[in-house]
Amino acid sequence: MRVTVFGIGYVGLVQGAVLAEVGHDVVCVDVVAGKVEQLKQGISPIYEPGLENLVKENYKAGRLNFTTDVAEAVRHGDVQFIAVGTPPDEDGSADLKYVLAVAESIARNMERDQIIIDKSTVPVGTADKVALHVASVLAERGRADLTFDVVSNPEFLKEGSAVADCMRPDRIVIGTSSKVSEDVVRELYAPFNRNHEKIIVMDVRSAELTKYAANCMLATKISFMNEMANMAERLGADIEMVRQGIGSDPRIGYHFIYAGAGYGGSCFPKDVQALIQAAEGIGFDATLLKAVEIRNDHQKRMLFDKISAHFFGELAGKTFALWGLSFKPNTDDMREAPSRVLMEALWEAGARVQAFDPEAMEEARRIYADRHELSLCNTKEAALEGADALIIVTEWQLFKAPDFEFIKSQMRAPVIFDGRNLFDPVRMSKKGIRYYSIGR
Ligand SMILES: NC(=O)C1=CN([C@@H]2O[C@H](COP(=O)(O)OP(=O)(O)OC[C@H]3O[C@@H](n4cnc5c(N)ncnc54)[C@H](O)[C@@H]3O)[C@@H](O)[C@H]2O)C=CC1
Ligand SMILES: O=C(O)[C@H]1O[C@H](OP(=O)(O)OP(=O)(O)OC[C@H]2O[C@@H](n3ccc(=O)[nH]c3=O)[C@H](O)[C@@H]2O)[C@H](O)[C@@H](O)[C@@H]1O
Repeated sequence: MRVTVFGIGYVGLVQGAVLAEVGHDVVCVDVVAGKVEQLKQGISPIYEPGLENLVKENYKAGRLNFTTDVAEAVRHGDVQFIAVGTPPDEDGSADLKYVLAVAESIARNMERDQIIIDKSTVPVGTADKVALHVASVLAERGRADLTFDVVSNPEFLKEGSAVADCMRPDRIVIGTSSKVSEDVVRELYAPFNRNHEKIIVMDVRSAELTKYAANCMLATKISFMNEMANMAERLGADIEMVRQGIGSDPRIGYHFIYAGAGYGGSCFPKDVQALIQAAEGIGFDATLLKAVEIRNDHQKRMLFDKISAHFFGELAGKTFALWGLSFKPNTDDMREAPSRVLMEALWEAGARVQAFDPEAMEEARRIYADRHELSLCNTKEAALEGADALIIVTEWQLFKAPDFEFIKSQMRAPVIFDGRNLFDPVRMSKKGIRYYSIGR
């Protein structure tokens, strides 16, 4: 099938590459010419395991192409994917300007009937808005004879395993009431639906809400565990034991119940906020979601509070080694990362940070180009030199079995603040390391 994807980001690029990999003929279009140029040279603008090779090979094979030429892109596709950002507006609601800009581009350039597939995370009712917009532009062009359908097809990939998630999705949600569109989208995804039935067809609004419900449920699990962690600390219990104790109940499960330094990333914070705002718009008070968000904001401050308490509030002039900048392992993404809240609080208190991350160094350099209180170190070992304490915010594999004697030899004092509960507190104490973690 001939596929056009608007938006060359985590979702658009990965989905485009994966669709090309199974044989579709894909054109990805973006407004940023630099991304298109980079991709044509075989360089991925984002870090995702397996992505660069997939892109290179499919580009070479001629199944995957990149352009900024909107007219050419629209002409190419039998289906048009919208995979652009939906960042929070000032009040936290989802800003639809990029989605509507794509709708405009499609409507201005389409010359035959089209199926528009929305993959961006959008509030309930957006497909209707897109349809209205497209219809009005077509009428203005005197092309009301062209027909189109807007299908909701939310994406559930996780950063850091985006390629694998798209190659082997656990479900494919198709929101449409048109049998014709359903059949086309089913055909598009048939290669991913061979092992067992993964396609769930529903009405558009339910599909739009399914995406928010999924992310908000996951964020709720995390905030719940972080709440338990706070209580565990004050009650003399260990959240890691509690986690295992409850995870063994199949109704609860082991996934997504790790207490930590708070959830970050481009989606949970924004989607929880957007659903709270959407609820407000219909006169409903989403009290549970508000609590989820408040818990997370507190959680992101928790490591700083522990550090501050340890040093009796005297952080000015101190140097901290920081391992992990990305919001989770296996990505270079620092959007809403707990590391940012922590570093900014440390700088505010007059401290310096020596940081290392396996993939997010360039991103940190870009975001904090003017922060002289941040040194970006080439190795995790270099970050330790002369530090008053080590802080771990992201659970990269590389950080899980360090040489503790070396750590002790490099720092002014053997203190570790661990936002991801990587080590055993008893073992740390035996090694003579003052060890702070979450909920223990
Ligand atoms: N990042 C993730 O893990 C996931 C994101 N989502 C959702 O997917 C959507 C996209 O997210 P990301 O891929 O992370 O965003 P992103 O910010 O990485 O990429 C969006 C791309 O769209 C481009 N763009 C903006 N306006 C455009 C236009 N008019 N025409 C063509 N391209 C345009 C931007 O230049 C950018 O390259 C969001 O709604 C997000 O909530 C859903 C599931 C997972
Ligand atoms: O809509 C989206 O963008 C995506 O959002 C999340 O994916 P992602 O944000 O990439 O990463 P997650 O693995 O969900 O982690 C999010 C945050 O939660 C934190 N987390 C995760 C799990 C856990 O047990 N505890 C915990 O604190 C992570 O450290 C991270 O900061 C969802 O998992 C995806 O299904 C969804 O498609």
